Amino acid sequence: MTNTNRLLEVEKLAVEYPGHGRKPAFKALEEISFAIRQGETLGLVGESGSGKTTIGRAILGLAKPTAGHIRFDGKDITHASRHDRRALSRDIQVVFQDPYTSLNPSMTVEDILSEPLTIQGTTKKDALARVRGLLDRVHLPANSGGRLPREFSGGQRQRIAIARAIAVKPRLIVCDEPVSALDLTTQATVLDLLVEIQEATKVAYLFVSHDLSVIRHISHNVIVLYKGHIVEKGRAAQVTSQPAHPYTQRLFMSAPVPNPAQQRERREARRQLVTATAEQAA
Ligand SMILES: Nc1ncnc2c1ncn2[C@@H]1O[C@H](COP(=O)(O)OP(=O)(O)OP(=O)(O)O)[C@@H](O)[C@H]1O
Repeated sequence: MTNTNRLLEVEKLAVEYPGHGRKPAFKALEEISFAIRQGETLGLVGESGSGKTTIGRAILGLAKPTAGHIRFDGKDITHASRHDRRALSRDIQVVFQDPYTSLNPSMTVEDILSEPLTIQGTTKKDALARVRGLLDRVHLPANSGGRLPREFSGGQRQRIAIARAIAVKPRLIVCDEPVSALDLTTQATVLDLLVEIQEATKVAYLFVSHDLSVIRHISHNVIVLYKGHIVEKGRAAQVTSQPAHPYTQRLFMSAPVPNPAQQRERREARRQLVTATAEQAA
């Protein structure tokens, strides 16, 4: 049954990357189920290789599901055609990790920001007329339009990428490690911008990160992935303060914290957990 409250529903999703030559096929995701509501952020956390990016790619139609369903606004988009995908890009957008490679270096900012609009059928003139508003929305100077990406810092480039993503007023943005290439201060300002945009537009985010402090800061709900499976999910405050699964506990305890006393406490708790796990296994 479709719950209309749910903007995105993922049900028992599996993705297998095909093998080639001697390389066998690889099951990157199995039995992945979750939902995101309008205006909500779902944080996706897990160590490198756990399958976070693959979930985002499947939703964007860039990785082919081998089982399960993906529904957007009640419509099954699991195997959407290229034509349907074009229409879907009005509703689902993406912000990638690396602001140095995700923007076309030879395009001016105004061309970058007007492109998603012209793809959706807006005239170039009307699209260009929207650029100033978008720059304002992401707090970039009004005269940025004629400049090239290389003239901007990493944080500013990520603001350009965010402006490009919100140009078509999407309802969901897949944010794949959008702040991990930025320094800590810049990370905070970009996260604040994403929250501000969400409050104003009710856009939903699927927010991929390996950084727990970032996930804690931005998410309403959290999913913890381990080797292609969900090992824990729940409200962000609950999962991040009282993780139930041993993997989540280990993951959270190995995350660096700025406070040395807390770091010592974590190290001791980690040591006790490792000892307890070894005793259980013995
Ligand atoms: N095109 C591909 N072909 C084969 N295997 C792939 C492909 N893309 C990803 N994988 C494998 O699938 C698994 C999940 O990859 P994915 O990029 O989704 O993980 P991740 O959690 O996002 O990792 P990271 O945090 O390092 O980006 C990894 O073991 C990866 O090596």
